[in-house]
Amino acid sequence: MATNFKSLPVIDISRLLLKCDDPDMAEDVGVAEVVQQLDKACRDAGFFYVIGHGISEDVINKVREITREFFKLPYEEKLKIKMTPAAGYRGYQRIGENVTKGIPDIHEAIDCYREIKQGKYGDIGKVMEGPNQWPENPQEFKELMEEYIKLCTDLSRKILRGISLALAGSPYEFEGKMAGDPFWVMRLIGYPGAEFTNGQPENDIGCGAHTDYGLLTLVNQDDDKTALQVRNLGGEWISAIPIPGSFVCNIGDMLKILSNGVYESTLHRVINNSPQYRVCVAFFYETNFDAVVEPLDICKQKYPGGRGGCQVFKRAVYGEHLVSKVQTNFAM
Ligand SMILES: N=C(N)NCCCC[C@H](N)C(=O)O
Ligand SMILES: O=C(O)CCC(=O)C(=O)O
Ligand SMILES: [Fe+2]
Repeated sequence: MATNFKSLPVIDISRLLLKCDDPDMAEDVGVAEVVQQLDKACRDAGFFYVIGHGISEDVINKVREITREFFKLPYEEKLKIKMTPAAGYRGYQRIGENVTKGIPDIHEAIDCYREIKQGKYGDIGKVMEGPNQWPENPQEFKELMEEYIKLCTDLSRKILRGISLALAGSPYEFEGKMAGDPFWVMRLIGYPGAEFTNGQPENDIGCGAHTDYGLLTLVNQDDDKTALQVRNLGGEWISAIPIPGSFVCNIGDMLKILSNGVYESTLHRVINNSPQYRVCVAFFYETNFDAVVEPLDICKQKYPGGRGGCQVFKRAVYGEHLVSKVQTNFAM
């Protein structure tokens, strides 16, 4: 349930990070202030910027630059890591291959997923099995991305401790059997620059309106192009104007269910109006692959049906949700 927000809040989480591993974190005044800001942002917009997160701007920028270099390679070179169903939907997809609500998206991407050991999740996991496909060029690609994945995983877990405190009063609702063995997804995305006719950009849809699937997304976007748009309650599209060194952070479908609709997985889309190629690296922190996700008891009691209705949000198995999305995204 979003509001008519006109901009996205900026949250400095440094005081949360300081106390995150302290069992008494809930009593800390600094933590409490961050938790209150997270709660408000998750209710009002489902989107916020995170600063003071401790990941160096240098690493954040390098990850985008090496991604840009990959997309500059000749098409044949990129096809060496082509995404196919047989490769567990991991690898490179050309412009227009990803589909949102039936319409091809004007972006190219490399999709990576946490590795799934053969047979680990039985039939549901089967379609996503396979090793990630990393390019040989640029060199250091894999090493840098693996380091980045570690940093993002750790940061997401910490932000979720704050969100857990906000929702349930305990920091650990998104650990253990819910997300103690978290799945993750990373999409390295490139959006071609807009073509102009009579001075007007063509407005190609880089990525159609969608919600994200899991718990929390960390978006690392180019500093000099405004393209990501977030829909408010009135249906207006609000731009996520880049803030260098920050992550744009948003709520996914699993956190919407867990919160019983108090937190929204907000619709968003991408339109690159700039003449320049835009790069974005989106990291999706998810529940355990086989987690059965349903509203937390406390959210059922405190907010029956979110902030209005009387219905309780339906349960979902995360892995099934992901697989159904992936299979419709790549109707090949
Ligand atoms: N793993 C995530 N969240 N990927 C987001 C991709 C969004 C577009 C996709 N075609 C869709 O329709 O969902
Ligand atoms: O490019 C962006 O800024 C966001 C991409 C996105 O929303 C996604 O891949 O889920
Ligand atoms: Fe998204």
